[in-house]
Amino acid sequence: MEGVDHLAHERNRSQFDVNDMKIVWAGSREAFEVSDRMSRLVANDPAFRKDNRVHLTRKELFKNTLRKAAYAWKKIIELKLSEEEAGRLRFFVDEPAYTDLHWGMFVPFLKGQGTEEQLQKWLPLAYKMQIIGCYAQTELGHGSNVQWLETTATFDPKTDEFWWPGGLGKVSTHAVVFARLITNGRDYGVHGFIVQIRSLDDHSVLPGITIGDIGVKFGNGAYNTMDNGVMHFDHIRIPRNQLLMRFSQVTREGKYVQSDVPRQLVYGTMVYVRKTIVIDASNALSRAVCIATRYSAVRRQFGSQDGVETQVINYKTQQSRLFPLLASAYAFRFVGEWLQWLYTDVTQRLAANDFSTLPEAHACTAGLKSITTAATADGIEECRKLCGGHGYLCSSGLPELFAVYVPACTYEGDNVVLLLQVARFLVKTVSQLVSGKKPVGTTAYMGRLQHLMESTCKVQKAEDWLNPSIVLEAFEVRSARMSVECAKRLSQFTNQEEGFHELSPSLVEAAVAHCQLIIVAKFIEKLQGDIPGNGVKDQLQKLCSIYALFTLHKHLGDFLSTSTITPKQASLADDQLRSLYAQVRPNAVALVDAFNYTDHYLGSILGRYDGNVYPNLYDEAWKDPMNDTAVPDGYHEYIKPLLKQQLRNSRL
Ligand SMILES: CCCCCCCC/C=C\C/C=C/C(=O)SCCNC(=O)CCNC(=O)[C@H](O)C(C)(C)COP(=O)(O)OP(=O)(O)OC[C@H]1O[C@@H](n2cnc3c(N)ncnc32)[C@H](O)[C@@H]1OP(=O)(O)O
Ligand SMILES: Cc1cc2nc3c(=O)[nH]c(=O)nc-3n(C[C@H](O)[C@H](O)[C@H](O)COP(=O)(O)OP(=O)(O)OC[C@H]3O[C@@H](n4cnc5c(N)ncnc54)[C@H](O)[C@@H]3O)c2cc1C
Repeated sequence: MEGVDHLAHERNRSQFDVNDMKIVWAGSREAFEVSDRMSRLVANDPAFRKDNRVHLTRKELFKNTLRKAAYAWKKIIELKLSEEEAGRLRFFVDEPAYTDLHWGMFVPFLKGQGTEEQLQKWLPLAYKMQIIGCYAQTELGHGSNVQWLETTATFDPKTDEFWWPGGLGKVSTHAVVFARLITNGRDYGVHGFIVQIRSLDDHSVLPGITIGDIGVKFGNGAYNTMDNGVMHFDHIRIPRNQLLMRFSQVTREGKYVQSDVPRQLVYGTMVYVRKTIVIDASNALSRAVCIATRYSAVRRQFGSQDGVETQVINYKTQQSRLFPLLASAYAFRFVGEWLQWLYTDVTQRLAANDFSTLPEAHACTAGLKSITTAATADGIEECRKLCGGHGYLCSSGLPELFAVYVPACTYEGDNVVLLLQVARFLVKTVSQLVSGKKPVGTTAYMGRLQHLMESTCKVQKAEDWLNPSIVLEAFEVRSARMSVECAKRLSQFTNQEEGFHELSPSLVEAAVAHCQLIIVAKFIEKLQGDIPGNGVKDQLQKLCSIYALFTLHKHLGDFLSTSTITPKQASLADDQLRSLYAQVRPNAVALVDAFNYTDHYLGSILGRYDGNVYPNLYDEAWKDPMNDTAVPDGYHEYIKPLLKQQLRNSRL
């Protein structure tokens, strides 16, 4: 029945104030207010409808995305929205589009790499969208290995194929292009250039440049709203001052001048985007978990008591699959908040030419991007499975969410390649201990190596696993021992690079252990701070324990093989986990209500706020164009002749 809250009984059971949790999830009351207002603005405007996307052809889909993006831009101007409001509005429009790259990469790259003079020229054009930019770094032959990009930019004192860049295929007028800078016959490696690629008069592609869309990508609708492109340069010429020269310059005479800064600063935008991708992981996972939790509370199957079947959310197997994902969504939210702080801090230090925390920032953004996107992609798929057959319908919102999200494991750095960067950082940290260098930041625990190598876990009963200090030490011991073991085996190789490649699978596992420790540590730190709201902190403590103990259970091999814990302690952890599931159970629906997602944004019949699933699932089916006629297209051509032939055969 419309208007009835079929989940009221679930909401009445919660043991905390969901409105207080909404503020904690949003980060602040102000952030909540902006998000709430923008989500409702989008949900209430039919121009932003998205339930028809799966029925559109690729070209219709793309044109529809251009319409929405233009409409959104008009709204932003008309309502004089702030940068924060505009960003949230585009987020709730929920459609990958060229604007993601314009605002998410092109503008940040200009801001990070341009000189004051270059910013004064290009930023006003970009802010007013008088130019539309993309980020052209990946080539057909190279994406991960940036240092081996082949496009060249040769300085001519007298007067190159990109693949994948989002927005490039049909929309962008300009591109940030990565190319090897060659001047006076010497190759100075990869640098960033701003290149106009289309006419601002008629959008025609400029001479010497070939541009196209790279074709249909994974999934219906999904990321096909984005014109990922291919571009080929054939000896085009750009002015010298379109080399972005904040960190390195080429003089009028062609002389290369490198400021005294790490060359990796040219990678700054990737670090920035990896940081935002961690926050976005919590957005995507929380969306899938919201759908699966609400539906698990609605769905009943088997186990009838008094003639009423059991809610599937009451099955321990459903809880053991769903609640760790709920806990992960909150865990990624809080580690994302911390990563935002780390990024801001590094940026401020860079402004003062302090590069001391640059390695930490690179390792943290790379590693956390890798493990949060992997867990989120797997988590969205698990949420689809948690919804049984209906989870496979596009009207569940889950197939498209998965298809849009899963490339996050690849873009902005392949996850394994990034974990190898973390491994390199850890091996370096361990090796520097010998020379007396004190590890700081997220590797500070390595400074207590002697203790961690000799420590024994103090757990004697299940409840001991609720002690944050015991949990934190277990994760520190596991990570330290894995890193030290790798470093020890690596030291047996005469050729370190050869050893690194040989041991890379174990090195990746050590990197994962370190990054999971960071997530656990930041969740615990969050809870040591002030957490306002009735019953909120208690719920978050439960979720923190679930994240930690589920992670421990999933990586039990690490904890046992490093003798961090005993099999008995592992069994006690499982007992505590099941008890925590029972404690979270009455709060599950309220914990996903706290994400404050509109039905429009969820785009899911299964995840409706009112839980009125079946009538709406049935009605949605009839909207499919397949049901426009009882007799399907093709009957007269292919089915009727076959039936008649069979009838004739049977009479012979
Ligand atoms: C609401 C927001 C939603 C999300 C945001 C929008 C998302 C939009 C969706 C899609 C857009 C996608 C865009 C893209 O994919 S853009 C292209 C992304 N490409 C990559 O990420 C390439 C990955 N490869 C690399 O980053 C590098 O090649 C590398 C790090 C793997 C290797 O770099 P290299 O120069 O070869 O360095 P070395 O390995 O030799 O290391 C040398 C040294 O440098 C340090 N280092 C490496 N990178 C960095 C860095 N970024 N910052 C600081 N330091 C770095 C490295 O640690 C070594 O240090 P050392 O050990 O002390 O020597
Ligand atoms: C949806 C989407 C949007 C994108 N948008 C953009 C964009 O806007 N701009 C842009 O420039 N690029 C973009 N990209 C490209 C993206 O950045 C690259 O695909 C990504 O960096 C991975 O690089 P690759 O494709 O070369 O993978 P590869 O590195 O070729 O990966 C292939 C396999 O090789 C493995 N591998 C590679 N190197 C190593 C190593 N050293 N050790 C061990 N294993 C290794 C990887 O782990 C992986 O399993 C986009 C990609 C996608 C999917």
